[in-house]
Amino acid sequence: MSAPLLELDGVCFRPGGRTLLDRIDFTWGDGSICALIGPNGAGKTLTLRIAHGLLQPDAGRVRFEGRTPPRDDTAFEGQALVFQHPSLFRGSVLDNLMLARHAAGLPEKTVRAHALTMLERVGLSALVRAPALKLSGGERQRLAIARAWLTGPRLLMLDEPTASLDPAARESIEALIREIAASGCRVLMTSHNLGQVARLADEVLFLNAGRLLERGRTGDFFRAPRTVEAQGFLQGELPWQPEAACDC
Ligand SMILES: Nc1ncnc2c1ncn2[C@@H]1O[C@H](COP(=O)(O)OP(=O)(O)OP(=O)(O)O)[C@@H](O)[C@H]1O
Repeated sequence: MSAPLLELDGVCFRPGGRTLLDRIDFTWGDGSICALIGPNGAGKTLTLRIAHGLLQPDAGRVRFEGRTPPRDDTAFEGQALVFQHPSLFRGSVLDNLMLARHAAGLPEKTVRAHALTMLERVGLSALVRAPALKLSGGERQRLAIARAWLTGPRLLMLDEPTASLDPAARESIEALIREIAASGCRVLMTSHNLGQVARLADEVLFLNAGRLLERGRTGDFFRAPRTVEAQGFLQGELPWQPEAACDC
């Protein structure tokens, strides 16, 4: 039997004795898109960084496809992480994509062909030569996701991929996330947009004050959160209507 995609086993993070993540246990099941949600400061980004291998837990263990991180603070091969505010390089949209692929040591021509195909896929073909730093928020996010996807990850982690985007840009990122998942790459994402979580995720992880309090199918979680913390969290997001947003 093959190893689970991702396992967090008793993961704790306690810099300077302050407990920020407290015994996180999680084994990826059969979901395609998993959403990590919780209030500000709950530890969502930290969890992604630790799962990616960029930070070492103070206790516990992370495994990706059965492997521990290659060495201290080095990301797992086969994963990609897109930060909430991805940094792009000066240069064109195409330059930004090609840099990602060059790292894989492929010939220039192949890299270019892959990058152009990817730009087409994410709807940025018209902006191939545009300066990356002049892109709109939604375009920047699409480029950052494209750059990560181009590396061929089996797990793509997205930290707040649509924060501060307008509804049209948000919708185009959601469509892209669906396409990535449909291509077979699993997605672990954080989001404060609960409607988005209901639309996209198969599974929800609810983190509060560094503890993983709930885990469940998305529809079950929204219909009947078990902990008072999750109930309170959902009630704090009242403008969102679960029946309208969730068909899961
Ligand atoms: N490398 C680090 N070293 C020490 N403390 C950190 C580190 N990274 C984050 N923190 C602290 O850990 C806590 C959780 O941060 P994190 O960014 O994971 O929260 P979050 O759930 O992603 O919040 P938000 O929804 O606001 O983005 C915060 O108090 C933050 O200041």
